[in-house]
Parts: sequence; structure tokens; C-alpha cells
Amino acid sequence: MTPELGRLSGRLDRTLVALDFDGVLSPIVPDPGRAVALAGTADVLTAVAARVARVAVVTGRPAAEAVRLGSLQDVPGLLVLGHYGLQRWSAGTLNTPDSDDGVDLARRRVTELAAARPGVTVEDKQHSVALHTRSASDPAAALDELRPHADAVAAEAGLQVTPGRFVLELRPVGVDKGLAIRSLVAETGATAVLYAGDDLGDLPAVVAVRELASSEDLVGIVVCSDAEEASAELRNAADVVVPGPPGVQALLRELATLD
Ligand SMILES: O=P(O)(O)OC[C@H]1O[C@H](O[C@H]2O[C@H](CO)[C@@H](O)[C@H](O)[C@H]2O)[C@H](O)[C@@H](O)[C@@H]1O
Repeated sequence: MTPELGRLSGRLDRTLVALDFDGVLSPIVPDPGRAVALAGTADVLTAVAARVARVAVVTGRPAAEAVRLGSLQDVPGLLVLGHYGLQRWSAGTLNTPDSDDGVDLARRRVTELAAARPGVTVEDKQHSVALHTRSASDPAAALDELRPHADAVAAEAGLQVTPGRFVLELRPVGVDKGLAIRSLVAETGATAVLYAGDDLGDLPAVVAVRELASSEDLVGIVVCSDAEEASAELRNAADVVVPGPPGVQALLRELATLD
């Protein structure tokens, strides 16, 4: 057994399990539209959901898209917080805010930026837009070159930039995965949180887990879904490092059968 999971003993039914989507439930692929969850994901989440207070997916994706790509629609009690907490999906119902004028402006600007740069693509997520450089000849250099342009667009549009694996997301301010975790803990009364992530956008969730664990009687476990591109900061901050989505799935299976 993974020793860290023993810390959840006796409080499994008050445990919040919160999971990132890309790189954690779904292996990283070049086309964001084809990032389906690893086979078996819905089954293992169903098994975990039967044992814990709540299973939540907390993602930068639109919530309904994560449900579709994950084939998660039938996982009992599953909550999906999309756009870093802006959207909430539960039992087939999506709560979502009105569209943001800033995102409309950013969409026009980043489309121009991408058109001038071979291999750079735009992912239009309606409530945010993302510039991807994975298909550029030098993805890292393309990301560095784009960053100041993305910052300028975000400033003009009243948005924030969240960097990730060969991606710059321009998205509304006022939400992040840390706030999402805090609200889930308050809502569920959880006395333990297991959070699994892989990227820079997950770091606010890690901070939230650590702060909640130091100020309340709460057990916090941070899992890094490691792969060649996983954030070094996330890896260093984690209690448990597992080998990518297959490792996350194996850990969740252990959790579902914990005594
Ligand atoms: O919060 P997450 O669930 O981790 O989502 C973060 C962003 O991930 C996606 O991009 C990443 O995955 C793609 C598919 O594997 C990959 O092609 C890309 O290079 C990665 O950065 C997604 O496309 C974004 O919209 C998410 O916000």
C-alpha cells in the first residue's frame, strides 16, 4: 500500500478527492480535443465515490467538456468544476456564468498572434482562450516568445494568464483551483483532502491544501502525476509522486479498497 494513504484511515468517509483532468486523468496528447481519459477512469472514480465524501474534478477545461472527454457522466455524485471553478457540473446540470467581453477581445487578439506564428494554435473555450505551442518547431521557445504578448492582451482584456504545459491560458480573474478546493472543503465538511495535479495551474490548490491542513484538523495529501513535462514545483511540493495517469489510477484503486 502507498504509505501516505494510511493517513486517511478512519476518515475516508470525510475525505474530499479532487483531481485535475489533463495529465492526471487523461494522458497528454498533441490535440486538446482528443485528450480522452485513460480507460477505466469512470469505473475507478465510481469505486472511490462509494467510499469518500466527494469526488471532484477541478480543471481548466470547460466542465462539460471534461465530463465528455472523461466519459464521466455516470459517476455517482461526481462534481466537476470547470474553468478553474467558474463553472460547476453536477448530475448532468451545468451552472455557468454569462460570457465575458474580455474573453471576446482576447479571442480576436490571440487569433492574430497565432496566425503569425507557425505551429501555434488557439483553443477557444468560450469562457477563456488558450494559446498552444506544442506543435511549434520549438515549443518552449515559442511559449517564451509569446508570453509578453499574452500578458499585454490579458492586461488589455482584464484577464489573467495561466501558463501550463506548452500553453498560455487567458482567463477571468477571481477564480483558481485553491479557491475551488476551499469551497469544496467548506461545502462537504471534509476533514481530509487528496489532491492530484501535474501543472502550474494546480499550485494554488496545493497551497490551499497545505494551509487548510495547518489551520484545521485536516489531513492533506498532494499527489503529483509525474511525466516528463510535469511541473517541477508541483513534483517538489507533492507527498506522493506517481507515474502519470496510470499511476493516478492505481493509487485511486488502492484508495477504493482501503480498510
Ligand atoms: O486543469 P487541467 O485539467 O490540467 O487543464 C489544463 C489545460 O490542459 C489542456 O492542455 C494540456 O493538455 C493538452 C491535451 O493533452 C495538451 O495538448 C496541451 O499541451 C496541455 O497544455 C487544455 O487544452 C487546456 O484547455 C487546459 O486548461
